[in-house]
Formats: sequence, C-alpha cells, structure tokens
Amino acid sequence: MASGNAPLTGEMLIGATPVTGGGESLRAVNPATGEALDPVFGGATAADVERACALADAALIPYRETSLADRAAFLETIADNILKLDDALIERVMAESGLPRPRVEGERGRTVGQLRLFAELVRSGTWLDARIAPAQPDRKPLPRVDLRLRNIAIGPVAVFGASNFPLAFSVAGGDTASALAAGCPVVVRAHPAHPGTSALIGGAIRDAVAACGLHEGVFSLLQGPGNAIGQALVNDPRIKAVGFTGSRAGGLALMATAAARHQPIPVYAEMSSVNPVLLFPGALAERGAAIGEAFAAAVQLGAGQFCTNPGVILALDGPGVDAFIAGARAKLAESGAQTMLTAGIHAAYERQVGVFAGHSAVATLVRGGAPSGPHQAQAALFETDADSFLADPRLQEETFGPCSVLVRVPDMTMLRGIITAMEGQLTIALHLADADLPAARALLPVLEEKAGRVLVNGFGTGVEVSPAMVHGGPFPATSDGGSTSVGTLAIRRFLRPVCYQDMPQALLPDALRDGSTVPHDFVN
Ligand SMILES: NC(=O)C1=CN([C@@H]2O[C@H](COP(=O)(O)OP(=O)(O)OC[C@H]3O[C@@H](n4cnc5c(N)ncnc54)[C@H](OP(=O)(O)O)[C@@H]3O)[C@@H](O)[C@H]2O)C=CC1
Ligand SMILES: O=C(O)CCC(=O)C(=O)O
Repeated sequence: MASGNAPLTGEMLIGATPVTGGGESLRAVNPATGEALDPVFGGATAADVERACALADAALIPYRETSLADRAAFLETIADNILKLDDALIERVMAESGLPRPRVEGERGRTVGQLRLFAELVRSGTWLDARIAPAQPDRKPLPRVDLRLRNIAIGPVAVFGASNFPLAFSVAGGDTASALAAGCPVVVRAHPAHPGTSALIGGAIRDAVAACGLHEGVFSLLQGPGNAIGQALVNDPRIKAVGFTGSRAGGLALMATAAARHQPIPVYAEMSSVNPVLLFPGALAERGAAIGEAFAAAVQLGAGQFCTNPGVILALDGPGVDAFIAGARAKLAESGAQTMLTAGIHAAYERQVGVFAGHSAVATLVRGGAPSGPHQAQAALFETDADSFLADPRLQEETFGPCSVLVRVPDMTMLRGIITAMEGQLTIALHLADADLPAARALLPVLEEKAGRVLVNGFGTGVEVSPAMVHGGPFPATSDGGSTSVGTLAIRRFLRPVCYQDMPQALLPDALRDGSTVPHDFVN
C-alpha cells in the first residue's frame, strides 16, 4: 500500500494494515495503449471483507462522537494528503483512465474542494439539525415532556468507487466525504479499472486517520475484480448504507441485495440518465447554430462518460432545428475520437451506437472523427421522430459515451407527452429566448416531476459542488430521488435522527445541553 509518494505495492487496506488479498488478482490496463500496469493487486476474500466491516463497526461509536473541530480537521488532512501525492497521482489516474491531464487535475481540485466544503459544514454543526423543546411541567391540560433531537451517523457505509470519476466519485469522492462528515466509518470497494489510483488515495486517507489519532476502522479499502466483493460488503450486517455510481444493472443488483437482508438498508445508487435537452423555437431562431456548437462540446466532454451527458435532444420543430444540426455537425465532424475508460465500456458504447445506426426509424446525422487507437469512441448524433422515440424504449436508454439522439417534436403537447413518458433524470436543460418563457413556465411542473436539476441555457455536465446542488433525481437516475450525491445536502443520506426525552443534562450530548453553542431550533 502506498503511503505518501512510496511506490505502489498491490496491497489493499484493512484498517491501517496493508494486506495482499488472497482472492482473484487484477492489474490495471492503460486503455489508451492496452498495456497492463504494475503492480498486481491481490483481490479481497470474504475474510478480508469481514475484517474490514468488523473494524468499521468497532470504529463507529468513537468516530461518530469526535468533536466537530476534530472531524473537520480530519477531512482537511485527507485533502492535504491528496495534494501531497502530487504528480504521481495525476500520472497514475491518466494511465488507468485514459483521461487527459487538465481533466484529471480539475477533478483533483474538485475532490479536495469537496472535502474542504464538508469540513466547513461539519464545523458549523448545522447538519446535526439540533432541536430543543424544553419541558413545560405547567402546561395544561397535560405537562410537556423535555424533547431534544440531533442527527447521528447511520453506521458504517459501503462506497463503490465509480469508473468515470476516478477521484471525485471514488475512494475519497463525494460519497466517502459525506459519509465521513456524517461520522460514518467507510469501507470502499475500489473500482477494478483503477486500483493504483485507489491505493494512492486510500494511503492518503489511512495516513490522515493515523495523523488525527482516529480508530483505524474509520477507513478500509478493498481491491479486486468480481461481484463477490461488493455483494459480501452489502450483505454484511454491520454495513448500514451504500453509496454507488455506475450501471443500472449494478445498482439494481445491489438494491436487491440490500433489500433482501435480514435488516434491509438504503442504497444510494446513481445509475442512468439521458438528461433531455429541450430546444424552444425562440432560442432556436435566435441562436440555433451556436446552441448546436455548444452541444457538440458538451456531449464530448470526458468522451461522453458523464451521467449528466446530454443523450436526448427534444427540439420543437421549425427552421431553427436545421441551424442547430448544422452547428453541431460542423463541430462534431471536426472532432477527434477519444479514448474510453475501459475496453468493456467501449464495447458497450459500440453496441448501443449500433442499435441507433441499425434502427429503421433513426437517421445518422453525423459521426465524429474516426478512431486512431484502441478503445476510442467516435461521437455520434442521430435523429428520429417523436412517435418512433415514444414507441421504442431502446431509444430512450442511456448510451454511455459521446452519443445523442435528436427528436423532432411537433408541438408543446407532444413535448409534454414525451417528458411525461420518460423515466427519471438527473438533469433537464432548457434553451430559451424571452419569447419562450410562457411555454417554459407552463412545462416547469412536469420537469420538476422528472428531474433533480432543471437548468437554462446550458448543459448538465460539470456539476458544481455547492450547498444548493442536487445531483440526484427520480428512478432510475438514482435509487432515491429524495437525496443528492453532490453538495453538502449529501450528508443527510448518512444521518439518522435520535430524540432524547427527559434526559438529564449530564447524559445529553453536548449539542443538546442547555446553553449549547451549536446552532439549534428552540421550541417554545
Ligand atoms: N450513469 C453513470 O453515471 C454511469 C454509468 N455507467 C455504466 O456502467 C457501465 C459499466 O461501467 P462500470 O463503471 O464498471 O459500472 P458497473 O456498474 O459495472 O460497476 C461499478 C462497480 O460496481 C460493482 N458491481 C457491478 N455489478 C455488481 C453486482 N451485481 N454485485 C456487486 N458488485 C457489482 C463493480 O465491480 P465488479 O464489476 O468487479 O463486480 C464495480 O466495482 C458503463 O458502460 C455505463 O453504461 C458507468 C459509470 C457511471
Ligand atoms: O457532470 C459531472 O460533473 C458529474 C457527472 C457524474 O456525476 C457522473 O458522471 O457520475
């Protein structure tokens, strides 16, 4: 296990202990070259999973009662340690993901910024949602009992690292940051595509646990290929919640496992979304070509491997649609193919693009530049009509990669019908001119029903980490439309309220004692 800038060893982390897993092993593969990367990582066995969960359970009570200041300092130490990994981290991410340096450096900034934002939140104490309703012994006709409420950590959390954000949605990504902020020990199941990146970040967290004097079970990192590791983790009775970003099939499988446990637990899975982009007539007439060019950039961001990727364009039919297509066509045609994250993701992309290309009701508008190396995705824009789109659910499914289908929609009634028929989404984007506002206003309640975030004159890619962000949405965008995986509200997934009734001051947690300086609602 790497510590600081020490070389990678192929070990995982069971608490503070580096362990070479005795299960099936794996090596990362550079998707840009096909080269297998050293070292070999030993895979976690059932006994490794068991030990990590036992340690997490042992760490729960001491960790969840750390002071706000100490827990915030821990999150900041993780951020500092990640930065200390310096270029060794950036190069390993690039080698394991095929992502370009500026993207990886940006993602590191987002990861570190996210940890610091959660540190600020922890320090504020607002997330405790403390409420004090003191006793009213003289209340008539009945006296009122003394009631005090605070949130506590839900318990050890299993986090599945995502393939498409090796830093911001992985070992120290949003799920881990929000769970640690809530006071939950975390057991991470590293994504098999980037074991080296995961080990480097895992070392940074382990070093922070030690430097902050915390129980070693606050963090463990499991490596290896295959479903068995994740299944064992979600099945372990000591795990009390799950954070996941990945495929719909994977998310559904974990939800089923969690629901079938003796004690079912919540799975916060972010799965699939096509993020409809609605083009209104006024905006199309005013700047159709420019919107088309901006779309071409958005759909290719990160080789389209974003769950916020604009996968469906619903264009209200009119002359401006052709201007949009011309703008998109010009930009897409001149773009190069991009390396995808893994051979499997590339093969899935080719399969799904093949469904569009071979569909009798679909026309190919443009393909991007041809591949010049292994696992490269060629961008694609298709077109179909509204009736065909509604009739075939395959056209409404997520294509993970730089691909989108434009649907010509005859009128607002049909647009409303299509949105109503579609599944839940992370984002819906509207392109509007002033003249479109009345129509957009009338549609907004339907859009709110369907998406976690509705945005205007932009695209959903590039989620801002903010207290006001919702990165979630109705199923299947996520398994739980009542939450977010990005932004400070994400902490709520890993909290549970406890009420203390008629509890003597000496037994109350500090935040709920008389004179508490932690922000709280006082109920007269
Ligand atoms: N919408 C989105 O945000 C994203 C969608 N995807 C989609 O997922 C496809 C595959 O990408 P990938 O990132 O590997 O996603 P997967 O869902 O296949 O895998 C994500 C993680 O979950 C584990 N896992 C998957 N299925 C199970 C299961 N049944 N039981 C236990 N663990 C499981 C995987 O490990 P292992 O496979 O070793 O079991 C891995 O650690 C992409 O082609 C794309 O379509 C991917 C990333 C993001
Ligand atoms: O668009 C982004 O910045 C985040 C996208 C995302 O959450 C994902 O692809 O998993």
